[in-house]
Amino acid sequence: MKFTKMHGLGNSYIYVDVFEETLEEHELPRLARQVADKNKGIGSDGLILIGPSTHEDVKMQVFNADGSEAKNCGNGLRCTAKYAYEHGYVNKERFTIETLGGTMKATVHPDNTGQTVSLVTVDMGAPEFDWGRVPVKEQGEGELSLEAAGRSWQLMPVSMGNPHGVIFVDDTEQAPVETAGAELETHEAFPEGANIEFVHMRRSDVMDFRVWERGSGVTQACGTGACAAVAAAVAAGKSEKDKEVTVHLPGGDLYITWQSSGNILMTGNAEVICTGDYETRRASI
Ligand SMILES: N[C@@H](CCC[C@H](N)C(=O)O)C(=O)O
Repeated sequence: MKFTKMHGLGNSYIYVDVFEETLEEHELPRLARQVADKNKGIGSDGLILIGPSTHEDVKMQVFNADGSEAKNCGNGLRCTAKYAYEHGYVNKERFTIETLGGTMKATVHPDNTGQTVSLVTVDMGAPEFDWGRVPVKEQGEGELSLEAAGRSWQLMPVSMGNPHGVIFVDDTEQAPVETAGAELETHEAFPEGANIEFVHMRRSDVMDFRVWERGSGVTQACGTGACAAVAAAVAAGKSEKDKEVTVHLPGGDLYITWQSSGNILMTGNAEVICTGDYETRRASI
């Protein structure tokens, strides 16, 4: 199986071009676990397939490191857009990407040669705060109080096509991402689990951010999580619509604006790490 390892701000996935490669659907969770394993596989936060869509320009299918399928991935969308453009699967700079969480609109910003792309903007659609849409077990909207790691946390549930719980803290460096993040991911309040973001507003346009991702644990960055965090900051009166927020993630910066028209724009990098061949007939992990 030919693959390309790419990252957006250090959130890395093994990308397989299913315009070219044929993979069995039922094998995908196991394959994701295998390639993500840093000792026995390639090492990544998961697996992403880039392929044809019946109704959009290209399709992205995302699997977390534990083999669970995800509905959306912001960093994956930027890498998918770069790949689709550079490989000629699209011949325009603005195009649509089908995900399980809905259609996203990508704009690539090619370099002077017009051949390569390292910066991509994605229209991520509108955030949803209705707990039923996240989903949260109870009905409602607004903050949710949950117990984890021996204390109580105020979370703002947000859907960006996938589920998030955003927590405002005084200092992200001190936040117990590995303990509280892991417990909250699988809290019974989230029937499908959730990505848990710990964020601190330095100013209304600058945010610090750390994440525990559903199915992958601590990662260097989460694009949908950063969008959810900016949406939560606006909803909480800590920022404003139409203001570009610089989100400092462990892997680098994202630039995010919740437009008054409703949708969130996210701009950030997309980089190739390496390409290679992977032997798929390996012992199960
Ligand atoms: N890293 C991603 C999100 C990947 C999926 C997530 N773990 C989930 O299960 O919803 C991003 O950049 O958004």
